Amino acid sequence: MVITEEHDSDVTASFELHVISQGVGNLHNFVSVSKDIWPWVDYIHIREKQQPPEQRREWANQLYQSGVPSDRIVVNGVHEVGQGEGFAGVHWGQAEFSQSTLSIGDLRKRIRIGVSVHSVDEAKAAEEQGVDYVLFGHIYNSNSKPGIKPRGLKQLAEVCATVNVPVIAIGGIGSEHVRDLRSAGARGLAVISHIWASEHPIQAVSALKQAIVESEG
Ligand SMILES: Cc1nc(C(=O)O)sc1CCOP(=O)(O)O
Repeated sequence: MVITEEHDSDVTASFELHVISQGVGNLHNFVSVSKDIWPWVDYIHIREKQQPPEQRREWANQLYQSGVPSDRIVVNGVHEVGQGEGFAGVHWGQAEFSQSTLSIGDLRKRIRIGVSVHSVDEAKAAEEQGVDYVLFGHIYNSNSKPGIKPRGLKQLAEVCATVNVPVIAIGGIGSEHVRDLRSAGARGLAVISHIWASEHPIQAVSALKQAIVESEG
């Protein structure tokens, strides 16, 4: 099956596709690409850790106003818990999660929460706190994580076999990895460079979604 930009963008797949922002320095580009790619994507994360929380919230609002449905938008950061309401959820880095005194159990009644993890133990701790999903990586070499050895498919499989919450794989991922990630037990994948470093981000997303759909079943 060929997924074109005009057609078939509403195909559903049980394997989640997360697209994470990077260097929204060029906000216009981020918003204009996002409003075209969202039909293929389960979640678009506003990461931008170096920016203040209100800035991330502002960008989430701009995505929404440009036509991206609110239930596809995830805002990163512990400070967005209140503000994230009305969007799909919030995502916390490991440091925020392990240092936070907030009770996820209570927050989850109001909002979906995901946490980044880098080991089986971190994944178990996140699950015990009641998070909705974990993001595990980085799986492959990634320019976004220079100088840090990738954790690989074997560790991914260990994490997937240990926790019951969905494990979303991240780090150096492209269309060619979808089947291996699924075989390891991942329930989705997340990408930065594959989209934002591409000269043709819309084609990159549709090809990724096509690989996911073709790997179903
Ligand atoms: C944001 C992020 N978190 C990771 C983790 O391991 O927690 S790896 C990563 C970068 C992923 O970027 P790319 O798709 O460009 O490799």
